[in-house]
Amino acid sequence: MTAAPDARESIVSAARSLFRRGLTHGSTGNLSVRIGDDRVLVTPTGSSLGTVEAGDLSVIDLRGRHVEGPKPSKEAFLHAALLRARPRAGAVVHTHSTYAAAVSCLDGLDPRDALPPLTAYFAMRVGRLPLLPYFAPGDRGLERTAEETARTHSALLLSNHGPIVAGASLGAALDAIEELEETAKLFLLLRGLPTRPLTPEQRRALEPPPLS
Ligand SMILES: O=C(CO)COP(=O)(O)O
Ligand SMILES: [Zn+2]
Repeated sequence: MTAAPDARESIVSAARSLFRRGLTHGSTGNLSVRIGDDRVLVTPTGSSLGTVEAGDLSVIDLRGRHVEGPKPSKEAFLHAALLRARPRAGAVVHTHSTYAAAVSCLDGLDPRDALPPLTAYFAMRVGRLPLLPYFAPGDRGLERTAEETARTHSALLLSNHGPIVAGASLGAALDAIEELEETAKLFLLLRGLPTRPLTPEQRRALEPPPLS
């Protein structure tokens, strides 16, 4: 398929950037970009984001059904769920980035607010981060909860797995997932130390509107 060449190139360059900086490893992580009313370009299953090529990408519809190209990511249904829930979102990024994945394994997190607003950029780019229950990768049992939660949150943390983030553009989704990863790192660095997160007022003043 030759449609959406720019979207193909932007997925490949984002994939390379994530892989090069160690934000994805092995064949983990997947990316998608909305390319039409009911069409989404997504990375294929089992691919390394370090080597996936523009011609290797899959096309799905907004129900997560395979339309064209190689077999899509097993998380394509989740990408579609976030894009359905957030009509203004143009892209979704999922990683198993180390610090966010580590936080996703911690006991005792608040499932409605898994990371505190340690910095202004976390409040601005991520907002509130809900923790979704554990499901095996590719298990569609997560679809309904993910779609419902994504109506009011652009970033979700999957228990014992990693983050998935929707953004207005692929650049915005990357920006947010990188901010999430850095905040997870700060959170783990600061564990056990007296910490002063943003106040509720400081947080509210920075948080993005729910459907942005
Ligand atoms: O991150 C992954 C599973 O959660 C990778 O799966 P895919 O290779 O099917 O995209
Ligand atoms: Zn995954």
